[in-house]
Parts: sequence; structure tokens; C-alpha cells
Amino acid sequence: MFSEPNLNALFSQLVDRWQDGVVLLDEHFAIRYCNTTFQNMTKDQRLISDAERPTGLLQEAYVKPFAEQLQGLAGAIFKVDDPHWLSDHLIITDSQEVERHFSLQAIPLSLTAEQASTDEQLNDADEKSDNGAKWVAICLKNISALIRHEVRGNELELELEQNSLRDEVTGLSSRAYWESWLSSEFNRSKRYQQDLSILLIDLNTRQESLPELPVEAYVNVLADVALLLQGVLRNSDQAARYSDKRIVALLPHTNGAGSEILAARIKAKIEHYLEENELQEWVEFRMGVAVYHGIAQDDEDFEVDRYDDLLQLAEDDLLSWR
Ligand SMILES: Nc1nc2c(ncn2[C@@H]2O[C@H](COP(=O)(O)OP(=O)(O)OP(=O)(O)O)[C@@H](O)[C@H]2O)c(=O)[nH]1
Repeated sequence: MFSEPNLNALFSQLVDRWQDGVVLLDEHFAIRYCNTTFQNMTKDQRLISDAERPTGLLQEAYVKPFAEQLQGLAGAIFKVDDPHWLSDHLIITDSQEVERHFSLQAIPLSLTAEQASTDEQLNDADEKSDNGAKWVAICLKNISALIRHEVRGNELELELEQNSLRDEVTGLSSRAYWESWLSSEFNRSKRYQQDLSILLIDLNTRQESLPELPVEAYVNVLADVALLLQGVLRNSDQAARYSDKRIVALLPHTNGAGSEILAARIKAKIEHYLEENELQEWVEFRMGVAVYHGIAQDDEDFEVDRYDDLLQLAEDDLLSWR
């Protein structure tokens, strides 16, 4: 069967971003794979281990609203001959009455006999008999942080802040959206004891420069640096507008040595850009790096318990930048 890292890599290619949860369904809506993200959506809401994930039919394994919405989405994909991916918004209320919001993306997968025979991930006779069959991969992203609750009159309205997903100036993700990635990457890093780095870029206008850099010019600097950064980063890295004058990048599976190499490359590019455009007098550039090992290896690691501790480390590191 598929292994989780392989499947997550596949889906991150397909939907171009890391996801919190993954379910793979065949055309009978039987679960062919799911990761453990949905343990509290199983019918008995018990904690499950990696060894005993939900299996069988979707409707039998999961609570009704969750199963129905996934089945509706997968069914829509199976119905058409040449399906593209589909997306949906799912709201689940758990046993503690807490509402959680997910963005769903369903992607058709068809495994050809050729692919399957060269694919080491498919290794048992049952899977081989399914060669050529259509399956659907459903990826879920927890977007609860992006949902704003608004009371209008007596009605409780939920508004998905579409615009808050992306920053208009840089075209990068917004900080709120990025933090939902960081949160899930941090948990993954903790669970599997994998390295995770953060790189913070600060582009401040120099106070002493006269006249000051016009706002429009500064906005262009931010946009140019964002573009430049995206040209350097791997697809699996995620960059975002962190604040007015800061851009941040999340580097999964990247250790201290790797993040230093990358930081040096980005530094050279930004400095070259500022020099080429004669901007050094107006723009002061600094960088901060923070690394999490998933398991405490040094004193600094003991300070990191939550993902915002890691952000704090990156901010502290900015101060020591020369
Ligand atoms: N996350 C991340 N790490 C990088 C990137 N570029 C370099 N690194 C780190 O720096 C190390 C050395 O990078 P390279 O000299 O490009 O060698 P590489 O191992 O072929 O790097 P990749 O092709 O990006 O895997 C990598 O193993 C990473 O740890 C990047 O864009 N993103």
C-alpha cells in the first residue's frame, strides 16, 4: 500500500502545498488509504494508531456528515469522464461542540498497469487487480484559523476570508494561512522527529536616509524580493508575508546546515538586487533563521514547545544579524 511520506509527496505535487489530511477512495467509496488526521471523525471517535486506521466503506468508518461530504465530492469526480480536481468547504462539529473548518481538494487518480508495475508502492495482489481503476485522493487542510464568526442580527454567519489567504503586495500567502501550515508542519516534525527550519527576512527602511524611500518604491522592493525568493525556494517550502516589512519561509525537512546554505544564497541574491538598484541607502536588510529538530538536541531546543516559540527564535536571530 502507499506509505504516508510517499503519498504526501505525491499530493503536495498535485495540489502544490502540504496538506493536513489525506484519504484515498476507490470507486466503491472504500477507503484505500487514510492518514491519522481524522481519528476523531471515525464513528466511535476513538484514538487510532498508525496500525489500525479506518478501513472498509467510507460510510461505515466515519461519522455521517464527514462521510457524506467526502462521498459527494468523490462521486462527482467519478461521474465525469475527464474530471479535474474539485474543491469544497467542510464544517465538522466534534464531540466537544467545537467547530472545525476544512478546505477539501479532490483529485482523480488513475493508475495505469504500466505505472503500477514500476511503482514499488503497489505491492500486493489486491492492488494489482485494480490497475487502471480510477481512485480519488481527497486532501484536507484545516482552515479553522481563517474563519471569522460574525453575528448579524440573530444569525450566526460564517465568512471565509478568501482575501486573507494571499497577500496582495507580494502574491505570497498571508501570515494566518501560513501559520496553519507551520502548525501542521511543526506537529509533523515533533511526531517524526524531523528537522524543520524557518527563515525570516526583514526589509526595513533606513531611518537616517533623506529623503525617505517613497511607499510605492518600498512596495516594489517587497514584491521583487518575494519573487526572487520564490525563484530560489524548493516547491515544498512555503513563503508568506509575515508583517509589514517581513517575509518568512517555512523549510520542511531542512536542518541547521541546510538552512544556513539557503540563507547564504538568499542573502547574496537580495544584496545583489539592492546593489543593482542602488537601494542599499534606503533599505536595511536582515535575516533570522530558526531550526527545530523535532526532539531536543541542544539548550535552544528545550525552549521550543510550540510553533510560535520557533517564530520567536527566528525573530531573536534577526537581532544578531550582521
Ligand atoms: N528547504 C530548502 N533547503 C535548501 C534549498 N536549497 C538548499 N537547501 C539546503 O541546502 C542543502 C544543500 O543544497 P544544494 O547544494 O542545492 O544541494 P542539494 O542537496 O542537491 O539540494 P536540493 O536539490 O534542493 O535537494 C540541501 O540539502 C538543503 O538542506 C531550498 O531551496 N530549500
